[in-house]
Amino acid sequence: MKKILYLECNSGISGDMTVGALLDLGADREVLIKALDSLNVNGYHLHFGRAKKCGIDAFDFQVHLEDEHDNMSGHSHDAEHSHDAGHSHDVGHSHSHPHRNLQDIYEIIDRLEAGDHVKNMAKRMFEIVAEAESKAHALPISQVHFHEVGAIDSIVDIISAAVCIDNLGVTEVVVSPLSEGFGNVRCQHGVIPVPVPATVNIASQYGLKLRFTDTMGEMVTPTGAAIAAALNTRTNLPETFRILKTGMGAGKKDFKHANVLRAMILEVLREEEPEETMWVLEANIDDCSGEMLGYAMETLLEAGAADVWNTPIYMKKNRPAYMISVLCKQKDLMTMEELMFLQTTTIGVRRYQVERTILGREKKLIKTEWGEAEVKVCFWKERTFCYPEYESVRSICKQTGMDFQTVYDTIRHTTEIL
Ligand SMILES: O=C([S-])c1cc(C(=O)S)c[n+]([C@@H]2O[C@H](COP(=O)(O)O)[C@@H](O)[C@H]2O)c1
Ligand code: NI
Repeated sequence: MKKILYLECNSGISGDMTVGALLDLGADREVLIKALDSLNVNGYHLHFGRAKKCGIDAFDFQVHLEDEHDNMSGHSHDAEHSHDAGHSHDVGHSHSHPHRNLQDIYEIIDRLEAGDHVKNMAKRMFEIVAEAESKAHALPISQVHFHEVGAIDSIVDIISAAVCIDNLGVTEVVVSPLSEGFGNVRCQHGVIPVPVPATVNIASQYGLKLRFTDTMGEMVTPTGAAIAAALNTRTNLPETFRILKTGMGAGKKDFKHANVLRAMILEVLREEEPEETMWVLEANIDDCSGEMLGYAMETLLEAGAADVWNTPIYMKKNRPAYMISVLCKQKDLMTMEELMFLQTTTIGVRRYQVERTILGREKKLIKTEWGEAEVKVCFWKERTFCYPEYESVRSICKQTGMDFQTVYDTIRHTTEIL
């Protein structure tokens, strides 16, 4: 069963709203606390509480910074604790914090006790902010020194988002258009227009849709936009779905509408089969060796061809020859044509467009009696097909001496997905 995380950003998106929504969806708080402890970062504590936004109950995740002179380790406690959970910090203006660059942040992330994919996800989010900052201030990425985002709360927000996403086990994420307000906002740089330049850069670079509203104030922060850009794996919701869970993450500001980020876990019931326009490039070749054709196929596939095949033919003057065919995306057309001229002896290439329908698919790991194996799960109408990946079958056969058919059939009929 395919599960999709849907982020409904009708009141924009920020780091703390995202973490709140994911915790409300059921991400494990203890796992998060343990992961954050492994960073060994001092000077903050966490608040896990509830807030009412226009009467709507939402998870309120807050990172409270402690005084610079207070060198306590990061710790967490519940909102019921006597500490005042209701206030929020004006991040980045009233007190100073270290200005870290991307490398410093990567070093902190490397201390995280979590899988590499969680660390890479968090690094990707920071990299997206760094690119956007670099563009906004016309500075090379190496010289971008984070201000707000270098503060502990942003590090905690981004890493928490990555840990919670991993904990929820979602593989695909759809992000709705991001509603944004208008006016100006005061930050470390001074008073800047909403949407702030870093947010605009992220939205334009990663194709996030912004929806402007008549609400005064900033609803999409650069951190929120970077999280959305890094997580967004598909553009559309499935044709029909069932909502398995909903989570609400509270924003810190109050607007005339409920300042919440709503997250949903959706079970796909019916998936539209995407239609794509592809290209086929072809050449009939009678003077190319088998070795050369083999190498051409290898380089074309490495350069992004969707498929390459050679068909034995008889061509003009009754010559035995081969037709080489290359299937590729429009964006790869020129690269493929150049490789055909460079890596074969052809002096002409035909090309035509083809339409294709492809099934939605996901790669999954299956637990077998011989260890893990990779499978492709494909979705067609109400049916699901599971196809073992050749390399997994091959390596199990080599390790165990079993025959291909037995291993293939066993993987195909194993239901336990990791
Ligand atoms: O680098 C960062 S995060 C940043 C860049 C900009 C620019 O547009 S340039 C603006 N800000 C403002 O700081 C606060 C906090 O942002 P977070 O993403 O850290 O929550 C917010 O008002 C941003 O607009 C930050
Ligand atoms: Ni600050």
